[in-house]
Amino acid sequence: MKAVHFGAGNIGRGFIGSLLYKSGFSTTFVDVNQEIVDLLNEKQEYRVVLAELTTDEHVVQKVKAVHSQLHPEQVIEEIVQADLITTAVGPQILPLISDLLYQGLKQRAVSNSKPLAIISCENMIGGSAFLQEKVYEKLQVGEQEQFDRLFHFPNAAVDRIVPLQSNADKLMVMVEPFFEWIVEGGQAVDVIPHVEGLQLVHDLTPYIERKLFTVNTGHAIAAYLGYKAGIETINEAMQNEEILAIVEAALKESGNVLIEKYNFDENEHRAYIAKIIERFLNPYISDEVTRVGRSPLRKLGANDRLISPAKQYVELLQKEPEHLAKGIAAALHYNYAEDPEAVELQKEIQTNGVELALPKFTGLPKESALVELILKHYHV
Ligand SMILES: NC(=O)C1=CN([C@@H]2O[C@H](COP(=O)(O)OP(=O)(O)OC[C@H]3O[C@@H](n4cnc5c(N)ncnc54)[C@H](O)[C@@H]3O)[C@@H](O)[C@H]2O)C=CC1
Ligand SMILES: O=P(O)(O)OC[C@H]1O[C@](O)(CO)[C@@H](O)[C@@H]1O
Repeated sequence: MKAVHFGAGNIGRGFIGSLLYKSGFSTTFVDVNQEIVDLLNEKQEYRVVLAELTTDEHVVQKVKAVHSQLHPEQVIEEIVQADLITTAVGPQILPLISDLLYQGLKQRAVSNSKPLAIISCENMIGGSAFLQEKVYEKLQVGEQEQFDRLFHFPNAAVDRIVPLQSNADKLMVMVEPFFEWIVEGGQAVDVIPHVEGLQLVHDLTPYIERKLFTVNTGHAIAAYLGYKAGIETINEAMQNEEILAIVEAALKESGNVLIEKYNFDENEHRAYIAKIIERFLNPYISDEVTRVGRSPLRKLGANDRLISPAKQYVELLQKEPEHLAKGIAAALHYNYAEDPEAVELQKEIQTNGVELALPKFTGLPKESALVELILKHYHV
């Protein structure tokens, strides 16, 4: 079995590539990082180390890589022969890979009639559907029927904390032991090959919202409050009593939305939150607040981890999400100079004021109780 995976980064190598290897796949990574591409082709294997007391490790083999800008024709050839395509490049990169993916799928349709699943493993709702939309924008007259028949883009939720790596061995990835990869089977259920650890579900929505509005909401709030307090890592941030209390209370708020919306068992959800807090406190992981807080404009988006649960809290529970609002206010203060989105956010705030920047980036109505609440905490 052959897999093509776009993005040989932390999640690509440390999570998806590892499970693909365990499931018997040979994987071709597609990336634009020359050093990683060269190393993968030279070594044809890499180590994945678990961040825990025993630092258990395993070697991922049967891997190679292609630089997509230098050798697009090789990527197309790999797509023609693939049994599965996956991505972990970041939501903002999906439009950039869509043209090459389109070229590969178009070429594949000429000689290979085997249906194929393309699964985006990004932190976003509807990642594969978004990639499909970008690929479909390239379709020429008469191609859609064939693409609809042959290619499926099932949405997925992926959960594993893989921090930035600074290992002497540049291919090695240190990952937390926990992982979860959930894919919406739908019409693609028979097209998705067996992958160890990949869980198929009928409806992904509760799973992706549970993950995004718990792991990612809590993580982002810890990152922004930590950054504001001059703290460098998530682990240290979570040891700060005030930050821990806000993260826990914010997750109780987002949890109440999820329990109300999906009828989750309250005790089970509390246990899920507790497990996540424990993961944030993993002493064997040093995860920088600037990684977890990266791209604040994306994270302040209407459907993302901060605004969406806060909005739903107001709509569904008719109450004020006091602690989610504190997290959002901290995000508005995020001014890390090496993050282009943080620079843009601060520029907008300085130029037009936070009162206009907040509705602009979040889509929240300017005259709303939620905006007022966030601004109250912003100005504290
Ligand atoms: N790191 C983590 O703990 C988790 C990350 N994710 C998601 O996984 C995705 C990737 O995140 P990371 O692995 O952390 O980032 P990363 O930066 O380590 O990896 C991204 C990779 O994509 C490559 N890339 C960039 N442009 C490309 C292009 N045009 N074509 C092919 N490859 C390209 C980069 O060179 C890099 O190797 C993101 O959507 C993130 O939200 C999801 C769950 C956990
Ligand atoms: O990858 P993003 O969406 O920028 O956000 C970082 C988040 O993703 C993760 O890497 C994994 O879910 C978390 O560590 C963190 O909440």
